[in-house]
Amino acid sequence: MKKANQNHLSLLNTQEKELSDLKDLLSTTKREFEDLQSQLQKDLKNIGSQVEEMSTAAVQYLKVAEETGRNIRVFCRIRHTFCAEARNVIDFIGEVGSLVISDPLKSKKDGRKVFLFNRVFGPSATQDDVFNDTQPLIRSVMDGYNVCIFAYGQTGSGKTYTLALEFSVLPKFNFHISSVAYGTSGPSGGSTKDLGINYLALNDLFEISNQRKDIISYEIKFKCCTNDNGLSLPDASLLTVKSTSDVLNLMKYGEVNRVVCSTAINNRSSRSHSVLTAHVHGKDAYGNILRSCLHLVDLAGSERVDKSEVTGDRLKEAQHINESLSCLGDVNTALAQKNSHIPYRNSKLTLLLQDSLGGHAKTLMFAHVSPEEDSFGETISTLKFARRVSTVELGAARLNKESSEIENLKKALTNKEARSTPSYNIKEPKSPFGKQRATIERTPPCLRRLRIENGSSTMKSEKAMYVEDRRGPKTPTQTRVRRLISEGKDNSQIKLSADVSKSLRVSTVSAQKYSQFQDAEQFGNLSNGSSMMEIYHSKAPRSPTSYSVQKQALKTDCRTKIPRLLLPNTPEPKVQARNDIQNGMQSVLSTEPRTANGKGFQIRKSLRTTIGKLISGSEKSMNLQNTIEVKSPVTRDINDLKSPVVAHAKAARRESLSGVQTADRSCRSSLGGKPIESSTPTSNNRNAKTPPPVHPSTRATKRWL
Ligand SMILES: Nc1ncnc2c1ncn2[C@@H]1O[C@H](COP(=O)(O)OP(=O)(O)OP(=O)(O)O)[C@@H](O)[C@H]1O
Repeated sequence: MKKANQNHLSLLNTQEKELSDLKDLLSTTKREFEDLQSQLQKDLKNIGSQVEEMSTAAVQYLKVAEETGRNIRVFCRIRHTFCAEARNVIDFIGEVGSLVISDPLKSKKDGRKVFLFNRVFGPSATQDDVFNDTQPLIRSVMDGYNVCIFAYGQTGSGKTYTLALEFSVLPKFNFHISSVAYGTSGPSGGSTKDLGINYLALNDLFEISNQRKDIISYEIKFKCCTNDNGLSLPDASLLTVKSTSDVLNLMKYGEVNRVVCSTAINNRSSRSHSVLTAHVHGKDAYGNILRSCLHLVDLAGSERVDKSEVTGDRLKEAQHINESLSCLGDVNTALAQKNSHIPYRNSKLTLLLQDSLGGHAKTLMFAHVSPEEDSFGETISTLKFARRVSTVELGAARLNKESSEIENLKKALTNKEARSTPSYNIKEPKSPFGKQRATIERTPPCLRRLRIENGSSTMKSEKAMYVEDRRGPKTPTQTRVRRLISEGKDNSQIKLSADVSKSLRVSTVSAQKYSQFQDAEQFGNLSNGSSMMEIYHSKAPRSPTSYSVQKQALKTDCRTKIPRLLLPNTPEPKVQARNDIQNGMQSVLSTEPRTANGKGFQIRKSLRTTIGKLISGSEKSMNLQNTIEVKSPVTRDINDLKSPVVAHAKAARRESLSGVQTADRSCRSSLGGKPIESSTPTSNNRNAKTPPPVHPSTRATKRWL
């Protein structure tokens, strides 16, 4: 019994010892754990300060780049998390533009990524904080720089909130994204502190405009989706505005075109890109001019299609959005790699932003990210996209300012251009009839043939025409001379025909050059065709009113092309022509596109003037007798052209020139229109040089233009 007790006691002692050993081990482990923990905290602190150090250096580099105007600036904005329980993947937001994000599926050590931008705004940043850093850019618009601000990020990340122009008070519309839409809305509900960059920027523009009004007078216009290179979208219009509230009123119409709909992520998601463009035009007392524009672009959400869980039309829409954003990515990659070819033309979006992404503009990108764990994939992709954008080197931002001296030089050059055009040599009044002849408008001879020739030649580009002009053997004139010779025409006819053709060609080439000046002078684009009109009219003595009306009317249609203008083939009554001018004025006021009739009239009129003068010159040089009745320029008006007396005289002159009897004087449009009075065409009148006269009884309805 005693022995058994002793054994039991020694076992207890052993266990007690083991227990105390375990206690020691536990306390050692605990100590070690505490040491490790404190070490880890120290390490984390070190990492934080290292990241901060790195980012300070990097941001300094970015600032230098920014000051030299080379890089696209990138601001990152992180919105607050919508779900309190959701894990936040943003680990660290540095003060100087750094951001640490961790992958929720990896360990802290492996899953961390650091990004550096020009600025990072955390969830607590206010709209004013964001605007304070953006304001210098807005101000430089008023100094003559082009500026583009665009917001990128997945749906619901806060793009529209940042750019908010106003609170959403408008109904929601659905649409299919096929083009860039006009308008930017803001957060629903909210207060003035929620108003974003667009609103604050516009306020700033108008404020600066008022502050500087004694020194420089500004005109601010808003345009829907077009740039100076001529990318125009349907229904785009340019309207002058005086205040932010004017813009807001405009937006109410624009908003109709912007569609929002509910997706799995954002219940008020913008399903289109939205572009708001302000055009600024300033002129000081010395005549110096500055022009600039501000693009404010709220891109549609960049999330993967499956993420928004949309179907049907919304799915197509999302695919379109992704396509244009992927084109934007391609452009940025090409720019960052300094490729020789930048694929701007792959989407309307990149075409629209071409000047801002690769030109001499100042560009700012807002990269928007959502902090929630389930948005990690989109967040990383947005941050990578933004990082690539931040490496794009822009050319140094360029000031769009023209001194009055440059303007004067341009005008002088334009005048010189006009003087050097050969068709004006015939204005020199060397014979007693010279002056009168130069001012008389005549029905152009051989116009039907001219029309055909010009129709074909102007189908080519003007550059091609210019090249052709320099290549002797291929000029249309010479081709035509050869054809006339082969048709057995006499020398006088051939020379006259060659003169007319040459004049038309030279005028077209001059117009091309002239239009380059026009491009620099105007917001809208002028086609070469309309420039040609201006060249013609600048040479002819005209009333200033009619000239400006025509000039303005022509500006309104940038699709005008020379071939189309030379082709109108039905005679138009005078009343209609007047209406055209009125329509032109109307269209200038209403900014509606011009109708073809008005342009046809202008072109015919200018052609008539020029070719009429050419005939006078040619006749003069050929010493030909003509029987035309010369009327006083004072009494002359457009009706003279329709006078049967004059028309008969013209026909007689034509016959004397061509030696062709025009027995059948049917009513054919001088520009090649079909006969309007039934008459059998003969082989003779097919070659007629001038249109036959109109019988007085038909004058009211059938006129030569
Ligand atoms: N910084 C912020 N502070 C307060 N609310 C915010 C902030 N950012 C976003 N929100 C809110 O988050 C919601 C989604 O934001 P918003 O509509 O701007 O996203 P979005 O990126 O424009 O989305 P989508 O591409 O679908 O149009 C809105 O209700 C908005 O008010």
